[in-house]
Amino acid sequence: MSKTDWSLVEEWDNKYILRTFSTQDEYQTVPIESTEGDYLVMPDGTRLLDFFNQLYCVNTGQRNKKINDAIKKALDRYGYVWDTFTTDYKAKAAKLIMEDILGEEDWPGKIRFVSTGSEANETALFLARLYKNRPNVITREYGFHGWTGGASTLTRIKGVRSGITETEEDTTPRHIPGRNDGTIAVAPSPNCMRCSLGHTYGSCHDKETGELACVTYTRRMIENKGPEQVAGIVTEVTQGAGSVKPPKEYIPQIRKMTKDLDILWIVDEVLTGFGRTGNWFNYQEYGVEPDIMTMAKGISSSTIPAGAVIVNKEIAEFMDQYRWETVSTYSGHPIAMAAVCANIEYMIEENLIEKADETGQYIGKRLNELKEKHPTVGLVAGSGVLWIVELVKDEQNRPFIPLDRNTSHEVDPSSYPINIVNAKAMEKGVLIGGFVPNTLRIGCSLNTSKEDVDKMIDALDYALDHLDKVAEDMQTKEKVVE
Ligand SMILES: Cc1ncc(COP(=O)(O)O)c(/C=N/[C@H](C)c2ccccc2)c1O
Repeated sequence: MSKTDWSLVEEWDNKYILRTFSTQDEYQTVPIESTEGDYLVMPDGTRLLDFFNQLYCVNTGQRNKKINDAIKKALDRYGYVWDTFTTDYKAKAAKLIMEDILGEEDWPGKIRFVSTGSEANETALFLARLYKNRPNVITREYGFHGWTGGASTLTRIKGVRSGITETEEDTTPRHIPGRNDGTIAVAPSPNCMRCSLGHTYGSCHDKETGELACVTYTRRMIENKGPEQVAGIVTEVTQGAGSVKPPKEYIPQIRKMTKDLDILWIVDEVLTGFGRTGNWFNYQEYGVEPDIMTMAKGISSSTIPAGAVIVNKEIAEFMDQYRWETVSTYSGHPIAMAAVCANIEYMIEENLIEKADETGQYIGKRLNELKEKHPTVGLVAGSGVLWIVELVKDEQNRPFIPLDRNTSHEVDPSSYPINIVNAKAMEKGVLIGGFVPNTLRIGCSLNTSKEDVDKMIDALDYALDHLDKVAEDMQTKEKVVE
């Protein structure tokens, strides 16, 4: 094979590709020549240990042999047929999800395959509004549900709404004009450490019902709009990009609220699904069942794009009566379905869900050791191979970047603590970071080794030593100003 001319690759990349999250001038090329397990390999042979797991989506590790072999075998038989045709791969993928994974639960009715998480959430929005024949949908602060038309109206992290921001500080971001048609309402996030309602966990429960203040606020919002006007509420169980793990009673209380008000609970498991949090799906940690569930990412470990929506039995029976006039070119693509089948079979054969849970116990133990050592670690929370580390600048747990999850690049991103940590960890060949300025979002494949967890911890320890000094300097400067 001819040796790749990476200088030419870099020239073409810089000349023709529209950038994300940086201006063209800011863009720093990070060439990746190949990938393996939890590592990215650069053209010069540098191996980067990826504790983003890309976008928390390579659940069975890079270039999983079982999945790759299955794709090659499928290519001997298929190019492509569209969703109206039946293939063994699509039928088997449905069976594996509906029976082998969810067979002990009573709620699942039917499944529709799509290609991405955004498309899964677009589809869920259609189905909820069609089934309830109501226009309004509730989302939450800091939710991330995709970047396409409808899904992006559900996405409420300020800095990830596909808008554009200038490099000068304190400039106003330009969000996409005319995107919100008024049918979306935003409920509080269960972010106890930075409660938008000003409460403190432990003293925010209703004295009679025990309901959390954020759940009661959400309930009142829906009552005020009229539940008969609301199709449902879309939630991640643990907010992925928004980096919020809720208190244990939040999800069960949200589920009770949806039943009280007769609205649908649409759970977005795009990022948390397929073992990421130590269960097949994150909602299972709370002993509740959704009406609609969306998934993508880990469904194929991102080897080939795939997603899906599962509706409960009542919605499935309703939809079976009608000709549902939707079509998407790649839904149920046979090669993607072959990857989904191999991915799920590998997870079952290797007991990866249990392994992710065990790995999560170890990651949590190691991260809490760092919390004891470093004053800039204000909170560690997570399960499986999805963890958050809240970075704080003082003993009052104040954030380095005051706007926190409502930051949209108002200040130079290089001053974000996540980027300070990222730069220092990179010196040790480890990729760690996040997507909201004060919170590390740590993830890896379900079959990560203990040695690689230790390598990540060592790099994070090294980076936090530096961040501790940054915080000390900030406090010294603040004292001088006072
Ligand atoms: C809960 C959830 N739902 C839907 C989507 C949309 O899926 P897609 O991209 O259309 O396949 C995503 C995507 N995550 C993005 C890429 C992300 C993840 C971590 C940090 C920042 C961004 C998601 O996390």
